[in-house]
Amino acid sequence: MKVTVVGAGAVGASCAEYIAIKDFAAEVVLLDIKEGYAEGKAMDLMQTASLNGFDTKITGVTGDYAKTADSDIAVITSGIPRKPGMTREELIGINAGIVKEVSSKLVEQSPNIIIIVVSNPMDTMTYLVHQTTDLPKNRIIGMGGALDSARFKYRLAEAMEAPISDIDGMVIGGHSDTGMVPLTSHATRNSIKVSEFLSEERLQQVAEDTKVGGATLTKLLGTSAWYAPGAAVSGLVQAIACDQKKMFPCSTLLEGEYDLDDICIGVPVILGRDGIEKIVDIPLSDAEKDKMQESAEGVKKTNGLLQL
Ligand SMILES: NC(=O)c1ccc[n+]([C@@H]2O[C@H](COP(=O)([O-])OP(=O)(O)OC[C@H]3O[C@@H](n4cnc5c(N)ncnc54)[C@H](O)[C@@H]3O)[C@@H](O)[C@H]2O)c1
Ligand SMILES: O=C(O)C[C@H](O)C(=O)O
Repeated sequence: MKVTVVGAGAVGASCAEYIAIKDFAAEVVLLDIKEGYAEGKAMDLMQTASLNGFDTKITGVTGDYAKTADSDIAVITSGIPRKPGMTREELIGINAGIVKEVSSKLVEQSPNIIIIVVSNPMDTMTYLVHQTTDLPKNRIIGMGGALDSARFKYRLAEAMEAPISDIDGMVIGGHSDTGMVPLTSHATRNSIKVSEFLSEERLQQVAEDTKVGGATLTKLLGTSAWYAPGAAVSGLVQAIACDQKKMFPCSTLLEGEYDLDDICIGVPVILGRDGIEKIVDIPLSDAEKDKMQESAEGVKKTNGLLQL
């Protein structure tokens, strides 16, 4: 299994590190445009191999796509992150050009690749990869919901003073400060609905804290987060590489599912060796359906800014 990670910055390097530590991939190629940067990150990571006990071979390259040839999976993290006070949508002007160029170069070298899009605004960048490449829809995956769900579980555990391993929950919808739809009515602690433990008001607070999870970290760090994003991406890569058939909320092209069409947005999917092997249609309450439609309107508005 060969995995390419484009962008050796905060998220790309974290993602490569988690993939290596989990030790399921033979090879990870890190690619960046900054001269020597990916080579340096790869060497530093390889010097953790004997300490962390992995055999994954990590190499770094500057702009040399030939070295990515025959990759099974690529992760696109290239592009600028937001600064405090910005929305993810404001990144579109710079990141759209980068994602377009990177995705076509990846497919040139690896025509059967599965692409996981991370760069923001992620749902729109995932849609852009569809417009740019001829890859079938199961091979283009946007990562956002896996991260947002991890943050939701963190906030639920905090509110209940419970260990995170007790909690299950999922966030669907667009990966934006206003568009996320935390499924509070489906969330559980050891299969008991969380509404049995938390007041409606506290649950609403958990949902709001989840939605601004990325913005909260950006304010604290001065740039956006990387540990949880890197871990979330590595989970998706592992599910595909190891054919796990695991369910994650991912951004995928909808063609009628959830009453939505011609849009990439977060919904539960099954990930296995073919990428997105199934879109899972789960029953939503009327309120959740309305939130999903509202979220989709926001994503479509951002898609409208793409110069296709
Ligand atoms: N979807 C998510 O859940 C999620 C989570 C975290 C970050 N992000 C997004 O991921 C992106 C990267 O964030 P980061 O914190 O790693 O930023 P970063 O600045 O640390 O790293 C980005 C890297 O991309 C490289 N790059 C720029 N243009 C390139 C090109 N054409 N080809 C190859 N490499 C190129 C830069 O040199 C840099 O090293 C941002 O857009 C951020 O908003 C998304
Ligand atoms: O918040 C951001 O801009 C980065 C990322 O989308 C995140 O949710 O951490």
